[in-house]
Amino acid sequence: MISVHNLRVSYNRQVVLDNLTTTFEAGKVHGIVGLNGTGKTTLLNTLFGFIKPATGEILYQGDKLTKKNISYLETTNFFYSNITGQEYLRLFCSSSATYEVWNDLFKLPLDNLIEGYSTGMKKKLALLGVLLQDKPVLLLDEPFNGLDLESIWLVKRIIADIKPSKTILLTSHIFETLTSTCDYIYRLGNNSIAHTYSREEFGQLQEQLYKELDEKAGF
Ligand SMILES: Nc1ncnc2c1ncn2[C@@H]1O[C@H](COP(=O)(O)OP(=O)(O)OP(=O)(O)O)[C@@H](O)[C@H]1O
Repeated sequence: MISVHNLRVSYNRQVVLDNLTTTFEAGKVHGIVGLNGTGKTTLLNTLFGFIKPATGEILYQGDKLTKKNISYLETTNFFYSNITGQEYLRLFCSSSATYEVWNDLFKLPLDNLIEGYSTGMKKKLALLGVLLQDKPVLLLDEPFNGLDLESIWLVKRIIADIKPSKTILLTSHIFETLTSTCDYIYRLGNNSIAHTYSREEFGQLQEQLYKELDEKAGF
């Protein structure tokens, strides 16, 4: 379990997260939802350790959460363009047998240079790298972004398959991908987690979100 206590994160004078306290149970998938700029990526960056919070404590199974327990799929993936997919994956795993098993599903042209990959192919390659690290905590920032229908289905299946041995946090702007993969959805708002929704409450969350958007737009 990941426990977050009294987290406060700001950029210069802009407070993005404040007094954020929550827990993320192991063996579950936790979705973070919120409008643009509410702090989803900031939260993941802080959990990973890219950002040092002004206050707060982040524990994993009672000890400080550190990078060695986490693999992080960032929204934007960075690759050296002049290496092949295979060379990239070797950074995470020396045995080609292991990534070939995964790639039977992803079907990436691993012998080709990454610079020739499409956006969705790059996303899948980054995801393969994350899976190969085999860490207990996965932070997935918009893992479905740029994927085609078949790949979205595949990533959902993989998440469902690995989740018993992981603690998975993910963000997505596609509401259906959250409701179909997550056990809990955390709504970010007012610099903190405004509410946590369990599966039975996902319908209620969707209604609330659409109602608020209607009101905001004056419909
Ligand atoms: N490096 C940075 N320096 C200054 N401000 C930043 C930085 N990164 C993010 N912010 C600001 O912090 C706030 C939260 O940004 P963040 O990227 O965490 O939001 P988000 O919920 O992930 O957004 P999106 O849905 O657009 O991905 C925004 O107001 C953003 O402008």
